[in-house]
Amino acid sequence: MSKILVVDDEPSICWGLSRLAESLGHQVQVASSAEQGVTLAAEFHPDVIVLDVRLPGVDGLTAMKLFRRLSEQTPIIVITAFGDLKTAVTAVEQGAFEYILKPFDLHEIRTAIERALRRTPPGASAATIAASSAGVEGMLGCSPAMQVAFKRIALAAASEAAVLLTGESGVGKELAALAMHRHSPRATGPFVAVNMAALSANLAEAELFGHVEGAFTGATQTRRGLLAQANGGTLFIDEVAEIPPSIQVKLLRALDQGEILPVGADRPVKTEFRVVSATHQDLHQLVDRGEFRHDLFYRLCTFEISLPPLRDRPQDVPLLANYFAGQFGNGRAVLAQETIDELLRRPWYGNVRELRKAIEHALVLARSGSVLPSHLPAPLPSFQSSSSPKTAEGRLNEAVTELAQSLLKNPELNGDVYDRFLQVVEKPLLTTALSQSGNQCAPAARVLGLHRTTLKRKLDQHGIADGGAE
Ligand SMILES: Nc1ncnc2c1ncn2[C@@H]1O[C@H](COP(=O)(O)OP(=O)(O)OP(=O)(O)O)[C@@H](O)[C@H]1O
Repeated sequence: MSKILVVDDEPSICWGLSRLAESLGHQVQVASSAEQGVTLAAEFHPDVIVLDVRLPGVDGLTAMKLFRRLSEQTPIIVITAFGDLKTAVTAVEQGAFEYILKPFDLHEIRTAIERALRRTPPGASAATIAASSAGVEGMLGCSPAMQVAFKRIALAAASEAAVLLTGESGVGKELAALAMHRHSPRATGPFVAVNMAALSANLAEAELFGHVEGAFTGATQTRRGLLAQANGGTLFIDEVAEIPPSIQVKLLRALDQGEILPVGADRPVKTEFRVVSATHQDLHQLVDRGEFRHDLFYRLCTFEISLPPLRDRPQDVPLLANYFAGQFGNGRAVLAQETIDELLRRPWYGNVRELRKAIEHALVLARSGSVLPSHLPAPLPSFQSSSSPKTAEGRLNEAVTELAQSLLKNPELNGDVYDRFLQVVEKPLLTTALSQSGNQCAPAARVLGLHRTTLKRKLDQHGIADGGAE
């Protein structure tokens, strides 16, 4: 029997967790504030602490330090309904064993408690990293999908894993890479960013690996490449799918061996960095088609973080719009409710970058006071031409029409077309939502707007396995 301390000011959570822990044969104590929890912990010596973040009086993240003073090793499972990037990063920095978003399902918390109890050696918890002086300002999001992304960013920051950030242009991939660097143990080292789409194949080699004087026409002096400049820090490779094949081989060698050969040099140079890359393309598909080396892909993608398009997280639109209005208007401009309504109607094909520019544009016109819909620029087109749709939505439209035509033509499906249609389109939706939510049912259900039990039933129907906790 183990001892579990639950610290939460919501009686229903305390009750549910107590029943769960007791059903697993553990002894439970509950506290409704951090102060009470610390007093109890001093006498009760819990094996695991389940700690809410938002508490009356001392908040949970501050209380982690007090619990740590009592016992360095006791795993702390942090639970929160208010997951932003700062909370996630702080929880990981303070050595939280697990970080779980409310509402959670009992399976998720049960798995976390069982894992925490199995953990014996010190250091098996999420890595404790030195607190970074840099802030986590600037990356905002209150949607469930962004809270999941923040958690993954915080976990990845504390590790040395090669991270692949995926998502459409303007969703914040570079911002996420920078946040990861600033909160990594390499924060005091350099953050070097390179956009592969901006480099021609000729330039790419010299830019990345450097060159010696006289290596080619115009190489009037020896120059360190970006990989050498990233030594001790983080290399961010944006538009990674654009790396030319000849450079892919050289990059793989550099990552594997920790050294590079500058153009024209006869001796390699040592460099050691953590690599974070980003793409808006489907890199898995490029690997399948043989257009991107699979060995390099595996080297670059130990951990994938997908940032959702802004149109799939409307909750973030008012938050971001007000933030940008504050930034560009120096606090003198206010977005009218009609403007927020208009922003919520737009598809934001250019994502947060487009929203930021739209607010900047509106503030130039409005100057100060109320920002009205008429101050906004026209929305960006979806880049979809009628002859060749390029967006996912455009391609989907075509595919759905084709599928509908074929189902409607099939006499055997008479009266069943709707169900069959849903069966076909539901599965990829559920699979994608689940994988983007770290294979966890609760956050996937939240993003989809389904009840957890409904989602579980649908997953069973489609034979899709959810992985429980991460
Ligand atoms: N969550 C966010 N909170 C605040 N600002 C954001 C957020 N996401 C993106 N931005 C802002 O939107 C702009 C675009 O972000 P960023 O360059 O990181 O996107 P990206 O996905 O790397 O785009 P691309 O693929 O085109 O390089 C930046 O000005 C960034 O600061």
